Amino acid sequence: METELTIDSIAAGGDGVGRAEGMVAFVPRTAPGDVVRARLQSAGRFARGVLDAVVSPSPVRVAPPCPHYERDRCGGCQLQHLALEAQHEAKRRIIEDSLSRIARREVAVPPVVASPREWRYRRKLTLAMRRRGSAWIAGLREFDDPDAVFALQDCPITDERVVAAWRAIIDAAELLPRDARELRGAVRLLDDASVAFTLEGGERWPTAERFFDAVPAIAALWWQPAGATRRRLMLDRRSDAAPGASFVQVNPQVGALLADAVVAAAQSHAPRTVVDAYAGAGDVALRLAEAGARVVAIELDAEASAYSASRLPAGSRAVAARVEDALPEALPAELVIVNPPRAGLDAQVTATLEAALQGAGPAPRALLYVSCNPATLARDLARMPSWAVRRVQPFDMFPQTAHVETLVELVPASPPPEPSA
Ligand SMILES: C[S@@+](CC[C@H](N)C(=O)[O-])C[C@H]1O[C@@H](n2cnc3c(N)ncnc32)[C@H](O)[C@@H]1O
Repeated sequence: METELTIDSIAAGGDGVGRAEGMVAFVPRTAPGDVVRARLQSAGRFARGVLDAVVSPSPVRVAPPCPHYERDRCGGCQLQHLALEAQHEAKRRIIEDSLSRIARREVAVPPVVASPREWRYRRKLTLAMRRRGSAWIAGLREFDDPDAVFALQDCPITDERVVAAWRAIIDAAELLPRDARELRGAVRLLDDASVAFTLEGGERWPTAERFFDAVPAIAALWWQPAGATRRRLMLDRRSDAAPGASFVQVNPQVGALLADAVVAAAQSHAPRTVVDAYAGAGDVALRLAEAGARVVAIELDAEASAYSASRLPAGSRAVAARVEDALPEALPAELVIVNPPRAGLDAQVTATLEAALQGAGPAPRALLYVSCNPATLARDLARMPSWAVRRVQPFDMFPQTAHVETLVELVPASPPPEPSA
């Protein structure tokens, strides 16, 4: 059904939200304040909409600078059509709404910490690769058809050196595994001149060495063959052992601001013992250990955990394991940090953190939760009623997209809540 509606807000995921025909309608690529004509497909009280026309544009609507955004319906960004201040406000409200609706916590969320760079901030870009005849294309998926991949010419939120490395990779594509029609690749900036490239897919790659030689910007090449469980380091021109294929914050400037905020919040509790769960390569763990705390850094990725272990001073340790399994043994600690992937905390982890305030042993003084997904953050806080929110600080780690990073400082609720009947 085609209808006219006014967009009121932005939902998690980036769709504009309005009301029409008694339904809450979600329409991608719309801005709060837009009056639009959209085709709605109803699903009970909700509807998905396809934007047909902007009847009257919102004052916060801007022309998206990236040609792929409209022409190719690129699914990489969701908010390029919003002025940056409106993106910030949308993200702040997404967090506030998630905390209120899902976690039942009424918290006044402050403005997001802005990214020093609005464009060219990404130091890592993962693309789908498809064979087209004898050539390869590398690109992103369309937002309304995730099976469709278009050939990326440029990505203006990504560092130019990463984009240049991708062009060189496509130029050398005849040296990719011949037995694959689809691959996935991730280019990650290591320093001014070099990148790490991780390729997923293919079963045989006899030309890997020739490919490595053909793209001098690649300093480290990793390959995860189809169906293989482990990454295999193929070739490395570096002497440094820093993991090239493990997790890295995509926006280094905001990553540094966030790490400073986590360390400052941790130190405000003067902890002598810390558990850093989902620790990655251990940068925060190392800073707290160097400041005198005894830190247990738990991380599943073997390379990242080994790197963490190689840097932590005596008295601190890295545990290469799932947080679900290792957290009970790592406690008690005076401070716990959790920084999980988008899926949030496993129910076993929230149960352990909740029980840490109920048990006979010494309880942590604070819990710092770093989240890249407000919905799973709110779900996890709902599972931990004994922890009270003291402070929330969002960071605009991913300008032009609907993603947002949030630091939440929690302290034991006092008095403890009544057990529910
Ligand atoms: C969002 S990253 C945070 C990394 C690090 N704290 C940082 O700021 O750079 C999440 C990390 O959790 C790790 N991870 C994912 N699932 C895990 C699990 N179940 N147990 C332990 N680590 C896990 C990933 O390998 C990744 O390094």
